[in-house]
Amino acid sequence: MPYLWPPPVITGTIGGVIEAAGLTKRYGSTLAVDDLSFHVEPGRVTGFLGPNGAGKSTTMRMILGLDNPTAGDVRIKGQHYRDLNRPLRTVGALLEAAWRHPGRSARNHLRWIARSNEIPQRRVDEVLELVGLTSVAKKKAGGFSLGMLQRLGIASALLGDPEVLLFDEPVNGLDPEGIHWIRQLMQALAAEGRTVFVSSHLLSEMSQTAQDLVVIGRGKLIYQGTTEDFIDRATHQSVRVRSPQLAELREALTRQGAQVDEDDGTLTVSGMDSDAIGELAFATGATLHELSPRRGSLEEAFMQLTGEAVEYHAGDHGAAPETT
Ligand SMILES: Nc1ncnc2c1ncn2[C@@H]1O[C@H](COP(=O)(O)OP(=O)(O)OP(=O)(O)O)[C@@H](O)[C@H]1O
Repeated sequence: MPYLWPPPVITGTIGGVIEAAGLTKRYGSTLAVDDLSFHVEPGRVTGFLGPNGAGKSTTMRMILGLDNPTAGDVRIKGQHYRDLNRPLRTVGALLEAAWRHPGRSARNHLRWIARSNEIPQRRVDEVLELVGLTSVAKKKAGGFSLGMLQRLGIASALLGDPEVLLFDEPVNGLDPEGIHWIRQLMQALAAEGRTVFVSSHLLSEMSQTAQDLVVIGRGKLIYQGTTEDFIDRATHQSVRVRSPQLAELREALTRQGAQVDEDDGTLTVSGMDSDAIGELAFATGATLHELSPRRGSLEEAFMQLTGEAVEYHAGDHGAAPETT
């Protein structure tokens, strides 16, 4: 594998590889990050989820020592970023695709970073290959599309073969093929034992990419845990039921304490699972034409949980969060 240089040393860690404790950032009257504590584990993709303005980029910048916390602390493998011995070999980050040297070729850009970080030049061609930019390595990056710039940004993040990778909104502006590629890459990096922390406001994207989530709303922690638990806990499960004996079935379900909504010949039942509904239908003598459990989406879970957070902090900040 080209990006196994040098072989990653995955040391056992107590707690997370990234640990934030009481992390707080205030810009004037804006509390961008508010007493945030979370941990990020190795070998998994952890999604950092929150609506626009929730404080994700500010948190990322504090992890990377680009901004100082007003209070609290964040460490990588027990150290502050600024104290890491060779930071690019420990942490690789993609913060934005803004290109500041339009006249420089992709290869020369990476060579420059490699040289200033004592990374062997051969690694430049390895990462170019890895991100699929070999054929355009000599072209000036000023003419690159957003997707190509994202790939170049990822190439520089991977240059030092770091154990920890931070990606801030990596799929922004990418086409479906680019999104698929980044998703696969993040999962492959995590499967190698690396720590992958990726922010997004695209909730459905995260549900397909991340095993774990750190969810924030208005700078505060809303949830930390697995993506699966987040959806299970926060979403309302229901079962869609169709039957020629709809009225009888509806009555039986209500008698058992289920909540039943009827719309266009279909029942939406909550408070009872599909096994119980099937058995009740059988006992009632109702034929079933459909019995389909419906799991809530990550969007629903997010709305429910951030909705509460927004209500609770309604006086602190401005507009309601966007949820795309
Ligand atoms: N340098 C700054 N000066 C003043 N306010 C800032 C600064 N950086 C961020 N903020 C404010 O802090 C809050 C959090 O912003 P941040 O960019 O961290 O959120 P985000 O979750 O990354 O959102 P987005 O997805 O839109 O980038 C916002 O209200 C933002 O306006």
